[in-house]
Amino acid sequence: MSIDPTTTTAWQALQDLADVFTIDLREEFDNDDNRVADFTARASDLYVDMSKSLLTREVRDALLSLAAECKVEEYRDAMFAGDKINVTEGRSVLHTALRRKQGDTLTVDGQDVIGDVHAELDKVYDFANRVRSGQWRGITGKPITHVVNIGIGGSDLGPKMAYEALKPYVQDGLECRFVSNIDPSDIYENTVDLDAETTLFIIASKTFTTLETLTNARLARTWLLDQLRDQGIVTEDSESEAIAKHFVAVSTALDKVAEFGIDPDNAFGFWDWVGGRYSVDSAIGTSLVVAIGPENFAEFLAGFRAIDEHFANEPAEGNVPLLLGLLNVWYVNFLGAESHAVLPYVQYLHRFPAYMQQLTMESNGKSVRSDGSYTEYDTGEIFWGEPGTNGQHAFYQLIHQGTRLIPCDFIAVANPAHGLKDGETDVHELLLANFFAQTKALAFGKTEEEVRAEGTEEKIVPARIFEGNKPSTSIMAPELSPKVLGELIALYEHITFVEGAVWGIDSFDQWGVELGKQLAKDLTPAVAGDEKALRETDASTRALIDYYRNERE
Ligand SMILES: O=P(O)(O)OC[C@H]1O[C@H](O)[C@H](O)[C@@H](O)[C@@H]1O
Repeated sequence: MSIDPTTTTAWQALQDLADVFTIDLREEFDNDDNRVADFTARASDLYVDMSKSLLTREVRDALLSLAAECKVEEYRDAMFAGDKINVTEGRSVLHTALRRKQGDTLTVDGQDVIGDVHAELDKVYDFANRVRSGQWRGITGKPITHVVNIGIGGSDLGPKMAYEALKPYVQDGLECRFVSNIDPSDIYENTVDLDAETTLFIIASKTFTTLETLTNARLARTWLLDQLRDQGIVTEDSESEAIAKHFVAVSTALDKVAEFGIDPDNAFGFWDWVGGRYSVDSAIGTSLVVAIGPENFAEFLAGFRAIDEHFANEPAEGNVPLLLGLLNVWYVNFLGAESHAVLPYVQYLHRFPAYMQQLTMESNGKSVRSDGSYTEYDTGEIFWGEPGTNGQHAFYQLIHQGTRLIPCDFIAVANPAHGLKDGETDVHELLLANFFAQTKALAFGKTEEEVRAEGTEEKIVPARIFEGNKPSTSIMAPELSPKVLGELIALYEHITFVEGAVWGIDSFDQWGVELGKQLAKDLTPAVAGDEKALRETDASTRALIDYYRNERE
């Protein structure tokens, strides 16, 4: 039975607090010298300032009581131990095992999970070293210069986001590309300028059944063989050799990989206890390992591990993922927030918000609890964002002066990857000044008196007032290293976990993606012109397909 959080004493206490809740962050800062220290915590390399949140100590205490009543810590321990907490799929949830140290032990269903993880990791490392050193060669004996990862969802967003984030660590002469969309323009644009002789495809799919990935994998195979045939390099007899040298796969379904024609020796596995959106640190990250090398990847894993250990062991009062997850619950269920902005002031993190969307929204976009009963409270806020300062010139207007409550996470690092100067000015400092200015403007605003005191024309005074008390959390780290990136990802994984645990939902299934997949399959014949299939569908869909068929040249 999942706990209905609304039946807890803490929920009622929070509701009572929310009913009369007001906060003036200016006053809080003026009257409370300890606010910053008290609402700031560290987790490994991450410095997390929650002082500009809509939090009082009373609310925080009530939130911690809510976590206790909802047994969040027990549930966390069950996850780490490998209990089958993904109840609708009957699976353990063990992405944390992917980053445990060699020599640790964890036995699940009689299997040494950590031993398996390291055996597979060694295979991936060995493969990556061979590609990086030029020992792995294409069919004509040339080393690989381009790696194309074909995958979608968790088999794309994580590796791509991390590759973009860690560009400064990518080996010279190697480039990774990522093809995900079934829109054929995606694979076209990503292969049009490539030389088949020096291109290696990684087909990444947990299930190895995903329509987009298998279609793109077949298109890639055709592209490769056509190019090599046209150049007289490959004949029918040497096709399988070409595939072996230019295709590897990552999957939990190694039998399906073999069916596709990829040599099982060139396949890397993982396990059904790793959810797709939690898989960047499994063999799904193979393209990243090739790009940044095993040593950097090991550092990336160390970052995850540091936050896992913090989440598992830090007492509740200083446990950052726990506090941030609970803070989100406060915003969603008691203050009515519907969305949450993630704003990295690090250009290399430009895909981080997109990655976060799958992590958070596929995990917590649920309206039934694990036992099948309906949630009669909101779950799963909408995560969105863009890097700063770009967003400032686009949507920040709504955050500052709109009618909605949008909690924001600002992320920045002290040391830039490229310390460029504009004359005497360190440009990274301009970036950081913007970060600090935004969180300050959101929290403290600008009063009517202040606007007037600037000599503002009376009729536009209201338009120039900033209410303030717009919440933000600031997350800083020394630099965007592989370790820090691992820490950031693990932080949000566990924030997501905490929210799901309070809401009593299964954050590890994703049944909501199935219906559309099934209908797409059913509609394919109608789109292709099958009259009977067309007649069987609804009037709107039929009209759309008619429009398509009439317009298509
Ligand atoms: O890795 P695959 O099995 O190809 O799945 C790719 C993605 O598609 C599914 O529809 C799920 O929504 C995602 O969680 C998953 O990451």
